Amino acid sequence: MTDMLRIAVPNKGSLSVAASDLLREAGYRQREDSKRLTLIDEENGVEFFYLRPRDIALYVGEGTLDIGITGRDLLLDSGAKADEVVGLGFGRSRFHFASTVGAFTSIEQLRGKRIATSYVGVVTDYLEREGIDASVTRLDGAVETSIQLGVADAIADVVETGSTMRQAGLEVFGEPIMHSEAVVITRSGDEPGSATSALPAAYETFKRRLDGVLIARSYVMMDYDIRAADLAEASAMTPGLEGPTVSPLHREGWVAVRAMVPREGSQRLMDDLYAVGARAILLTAINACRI
Ligand SMILES: Nc1ncnc2c1ncn2[C@@H]1O[C@H](COP(=O)(O)OP(=O)(O)OP(=O)(O)O)[C@@H](O)[C@H]1O
Ligand SMILES: O=P(O)(O)OC[C@H]1O[C@H](OP(=O)(O)OP(=O)(O)O)[C@H](O)[C@@H]1O
Ligand SMILES: [Mg+2]
Repeated sequence: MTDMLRIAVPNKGSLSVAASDLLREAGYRQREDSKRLTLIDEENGVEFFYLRPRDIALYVGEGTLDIGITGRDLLLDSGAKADEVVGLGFGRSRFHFASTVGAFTSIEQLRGKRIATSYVGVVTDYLEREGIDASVTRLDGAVETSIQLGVADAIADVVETGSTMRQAGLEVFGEPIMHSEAVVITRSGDEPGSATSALPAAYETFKRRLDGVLIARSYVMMDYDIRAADLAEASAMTPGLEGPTVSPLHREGWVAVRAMVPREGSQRLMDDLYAVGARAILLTAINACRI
């Protein structure tokens, strides 16, 4: 039991369902009941702790838990001694200053103003870097309403589609303060896989499984037939991870090619392959992999 890998997972909020789905896809047991706070996956040597995403970096930074899934913005805001290991591609958002439509055009105008946010750490660091002196107030959520209520002149908050801001009659200004997504974190200074690492052995398997799921989600398998004379041109478009597999075809002068390609842009790639002479072009999903 002592060598169980202890993983923190968001118990609610935007990241919670997607985090559990990812873990399930990687072959781990996940809770069925959203009120459950811990779960042991004996077979895989992992214990899951369902915690507030905002608290997760603290547990990992203190070394109480081995790894965690949280938002990059929450990690930076916490100031905890934890580092991002890998981005997970969900919970994507931008973090922005905003105010009443037309009120601000640049962050320079924030000097001496009151800013409300749930991310005091991120905002204070940013203002300091930019050399802007302003007062920052912490609110727990629904910060969009604070301007209307006279508590703040501007806010800094998470924006995904932008509809919450629009509905509140606000608009963003300045460059995004940061881009966020769900990330895996470990304690700073721990070099996973090294002899000095405090992480249980199950971490290596966890990381490989996770990488497998992330690749299976972002890549597809491309197969096509092509004249040997056109192989160089086509295979340059489908280099694969370690070079494409090229097999002989029963048809004289033709070969079959197989390579993993990024899911994004794969339809366009099929058009381009067709244009250079590829035929019988097939695209199939990858369900799981170990690279
Ligand atoms: N609309 C959204 N789209 C994508 N990511 C979001 C969104 N809202 C919050 N996040 C991300 O979720 C994390 C915040 O976790 P939190 O538990 O506060 O989520 P939440 O959705 O705000 O939950 P709550 O229901 O408690 O308000 C941050 O990393 C943030 O960037
Ligand atoms: O750009 P959008 O797609 O509208 O999404 C962004 C909104 O989503 C989150 O709010 P949430 O619903 O979690 O409420 P909260 O402010 O209480 O956290 C976030 O804090 C923004 O308000
Ligand atoms: Mg929220």
